[in-house]
Amino acid sequence: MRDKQPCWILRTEATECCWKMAGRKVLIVYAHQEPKSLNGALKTVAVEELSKQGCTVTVSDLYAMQFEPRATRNDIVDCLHNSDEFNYGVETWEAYKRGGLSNDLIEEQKKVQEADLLIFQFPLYWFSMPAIMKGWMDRVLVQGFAHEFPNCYDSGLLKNKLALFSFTTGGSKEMYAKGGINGDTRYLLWPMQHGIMHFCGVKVLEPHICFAPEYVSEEKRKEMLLAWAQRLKTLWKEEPINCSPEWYFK
Ligand SMILES: Cc1cc2nc3c(=O)[nH]c(=O)nc-3n(C[C@H](O)[C@H](O)[C@H](O)COP(=O)(O)OP(=O)(O)OC[C@H]3O[C@@H](n4cnc5c(N)ncnc54)[C@H](O)[C@@H]3O)c2cc1C
Ligand SMILES: [Zn+2]
Repeated sequence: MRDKQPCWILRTEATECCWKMAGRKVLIVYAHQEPKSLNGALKTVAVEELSKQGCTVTVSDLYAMQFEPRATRNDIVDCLHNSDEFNYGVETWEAYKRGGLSNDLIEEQKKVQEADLLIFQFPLYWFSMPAIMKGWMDRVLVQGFAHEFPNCYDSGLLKNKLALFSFTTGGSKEMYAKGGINGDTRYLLWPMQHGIMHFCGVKVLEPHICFAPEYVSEEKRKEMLLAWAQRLKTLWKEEPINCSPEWYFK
């Protein structure tokens, strides 16, 4: 009789898990100038591991694309709503509704719209993301597309998507401990995870941080890459964090 059972009953837990992952779409927004960097290696590991699972992976390689980080009136390709007094938020909102945004923004918005998971891969710059990635946030997450009051936070327009911030630091883990000189990494995640992603309705997975890759051995760096690949294997089973002020500041 056992032979007659549908094949899915015979799946091992591992294959069943892969099966659930297959078909998921992932957008990696990646900001590093050098493909040979550790960030470059972390990005490649993610592309390889997620593709192996059957996910469709798209990478926005911001420096390679020469992505424009500045929020200017060039982002509106047709007539302005109010040309007497330029208001970037209002103009991009209006342009989004009538299809008047510049092509690079429309392309990125399409990638976001299709993705189940957004991974942001970058080196920490001044307790934040590099300017080119901040520019991506400023320009792509337009009102009307990503949020539209009162549709923000849990009812943000990008709900049902996940985000994960994966970054490297110059400072050590000890420096980023709660009592350490840099303070807890959760303090610097507040604007990125809560102020941007959660505001747009996106649920946030635990961040992935590689501390001080420049100051550790080659072997330790290999372990960092392996740990990232390992985490990605079971990523779809993870629960989002409770992205509230308490998570960051308690
Ligand atoms: C403007 C600016 C602001 C900054 N602000 C901060 C800040 O606020 N806080 C902070 O903590 N840091 C800060 N930094 C430091 C920065 O975060 C680190 O320099 C960066 O995170 C290191 O990551 P990377 O990918 O650039 O490292 P890399 O230097 O590229 O990588 C480290 C080493 O890994 C090697 N490597 C690459 N691939 C592999 C592989 N497959 N296997 C093994 N080894 C490999 C590389 O060859 C390299 O030797 C700042 C830096 C800048 C430029
Ligand atoms: Zn939040």
